[in-house]
Amino acid sequence: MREIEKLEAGLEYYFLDEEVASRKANAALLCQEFNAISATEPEKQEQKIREIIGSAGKNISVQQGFNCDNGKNTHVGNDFLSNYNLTILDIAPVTFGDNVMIGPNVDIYTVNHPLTKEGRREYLAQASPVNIGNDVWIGGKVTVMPGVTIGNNVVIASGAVVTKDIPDNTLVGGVPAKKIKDLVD
Ligand SMILES: CC(=O)SCCNC(=O)CCNC(=O)[C@H](O)C(C)(C)COP(=O)(O)OP(=O)(O)OC[C@H]1O[C@@H](n2cnc3c(N)ncnc32)[C@H](O)[C@@H]1OP(=O)(O)O
Repeated sequence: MREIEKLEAGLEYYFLDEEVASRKANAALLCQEFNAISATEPEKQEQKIREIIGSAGKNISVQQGFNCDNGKNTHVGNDFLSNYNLTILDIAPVTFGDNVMIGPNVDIYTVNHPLTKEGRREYLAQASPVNIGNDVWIGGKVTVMPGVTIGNNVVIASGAVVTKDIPDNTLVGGVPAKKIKDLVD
């Protein structure tokens, strides 16, 4: 099995493998191009972000300082708005529903490294998808961990680290993120 096949199957893979690294380098290059577009050219920005990510609905706006590991693994619905400096480590798929708003400096990770020093010295990694529902507002400086599913009508308070699934109609916050209150559907 090639390393990229292991990656796609959710198995441990060697992340310095040439094929794996070149996918990341290609995404980094496209993000660099996106981030260099003049702020006076929003149409060019939208065209570029649509070229980078796997799929997008209508009415999307991504502010600059966007970075990802693949791009084609990121899927956004209709009415998607993200503020400055969104990082999506989309080694595995990251899916957003409709009506999602993201504050500045948000990180969404799909990748972990081993907890053993031997595994890290071998440059191993393993990726799990992140799923985000409809009508979700992610506050600034939130970090979402690999494998997490966020439901519909969810607000994540600024600064939270989301380590577990979040059910529908919930406001969560803190490190690790815990329920603050229920939200009205
Ligand atoms: C596209 C864009 O998003 S750009 C805008 C970026 N803006 C942001 O990121 C702001 C995000 N907003 C927040 O985090 C706000 O604090 C909100 C939305 C969570 C506040 O929601 P409210 O329902 O008004 O919460 P309220 O202020 O009444 O606080 C409720 C409880 O949550 C706590 N809380 C509020 N914010 C946070 C937070 N960021 N982290 C942890 N706990 C929090 C409060 O201390 C309070 O706790 P208590 O009941 O023990 O006193």
